[in-house]
Amino acid sequence: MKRRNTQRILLVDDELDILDGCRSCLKNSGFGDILTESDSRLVLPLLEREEVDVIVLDLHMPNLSGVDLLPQIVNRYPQIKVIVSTASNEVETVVSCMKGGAFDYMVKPIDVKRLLTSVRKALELKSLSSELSTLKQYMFTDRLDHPEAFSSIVSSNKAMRAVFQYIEVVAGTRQPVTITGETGTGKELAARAIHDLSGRSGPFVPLNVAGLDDNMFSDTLFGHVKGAFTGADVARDGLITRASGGTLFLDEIGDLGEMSQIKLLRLLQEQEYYPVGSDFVKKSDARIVMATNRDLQELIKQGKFRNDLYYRLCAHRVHLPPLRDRLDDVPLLLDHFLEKAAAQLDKKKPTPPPELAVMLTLYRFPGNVREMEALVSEAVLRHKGGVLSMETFRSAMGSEVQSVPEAPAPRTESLEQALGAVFGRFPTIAEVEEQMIAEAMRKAKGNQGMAANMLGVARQTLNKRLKSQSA
Ligand SMILES: Nc1ncnc2c1ncn2[C@@H]1O[C@H](COP(=O)(O)OP(=O)(O)OP(=O)(O)O)[C@@H](O)[C@H]1O
Repeated sequence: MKRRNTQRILLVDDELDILDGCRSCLKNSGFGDILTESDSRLVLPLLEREEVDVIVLDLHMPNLSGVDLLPQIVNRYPQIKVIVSTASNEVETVVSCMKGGAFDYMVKPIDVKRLLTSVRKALELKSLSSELSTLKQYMFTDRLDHPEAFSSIVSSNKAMRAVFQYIEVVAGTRQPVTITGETGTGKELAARAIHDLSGRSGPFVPLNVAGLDDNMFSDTLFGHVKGAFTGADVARDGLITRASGGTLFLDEIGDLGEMSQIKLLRLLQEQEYYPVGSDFVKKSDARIVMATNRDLQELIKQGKFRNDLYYRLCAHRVHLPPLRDRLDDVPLLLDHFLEKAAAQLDKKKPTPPPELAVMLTLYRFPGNVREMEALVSEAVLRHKGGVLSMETFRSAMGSEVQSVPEAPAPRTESLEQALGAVFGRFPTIAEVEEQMIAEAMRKAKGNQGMAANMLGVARQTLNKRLKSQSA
């Protein structure tokens, strides 16, 4: 059986006008993949051929009733969520269906809102349980099914690999995804990977909402009708229309104002929006991915972010660790950016000095990968030939690199105690020097150039001391 990227609904009813009505309602609300079957005897053969996530099953049908079909579906396909539809006076039948494994029930004539809510809930639950079982498999195998989707994200870090695995699991669902992480950690790259893996044929449409007031936000995202405001001479579609069948990426959502947050919540919950100046609600089938580098819980405490919106965003959350927490990526990224900058500047890829990678691991990188890319590209721009100069890196991070290993200065009265704790008594200058050299070499992972930098002595001086110590 073929695996699909979208979730599929099967409607089973012997009354064709009910099938058509329900299908139109669901289609208009953004559910794209719907099968219908009016002959209940063909349902089990259909389920052998096709993968289905939710079934809306009429209980009264000729030949094979829904009451008889339900246990067969539940036994053979326990992963499928079945919603039964029934006439109003059948409380006992409903109770026995629910006990027999039905997910929900609806009373005929079918209420559109009830149908949409129940199908939406069933699909959410179905996707959560599939995610859980896929995640369990990933936990034991450490595999990626589509490594090519992450080719633009250079990393060999374990935590990042877990992020990639999680993205593979959630990319195919309809639910929104929220990506958090400091600036420059690669959130937009992750959003693009989610889109590429989603199997959606529409485009990836990014929008940075920082600095947009509510009017700008609504107009850019939802568009406007003719005459909505002075200057609106013609109707204009918003980005949400452009993202139809694809992915809308909203960056910096922590900066959204109160009114815009309410509109975003409606879009996430109901897939509905109003173009500016219109009283007619529109539906969207765009998948929504959002990102922020701000601490949303802190914003909630300050009354700047809605609690209900936050909980809606939490369903699928991807967190990208800062570069300083994945230092094993530094040499890979250095090599990648040297190659990229050299190609962009039409230069030969420079050879970095061996101590550069170590020096980079001692820096905090507040701007994360973006900052590292900028530094490398600046260094390659200035590069004249031979070994890459460390100058660009030193001037950008020099003082901070040296401050990294510094411990807070002990208060004078405790200095003696601290020295006593390390040496067992008051040490000689030579003993302190030997200890400091050993500590600097440890922090610089054995790199003499870097250790000399920390100790504030020339490399040759350090080298001489090390030799005399070992002599
Ligand atoms: N792992 C990575 N491999 C290669 N390039 C990366 C990686 N992570 C980030 N970059 C590059 O760093 C830059 C910033 O990435 P991106 O825009 O995705 O970050 P961001 O987290 O969305 O930043 P912000 O919060 O400021 O919007 C881009 O040029 C991107 O290509």
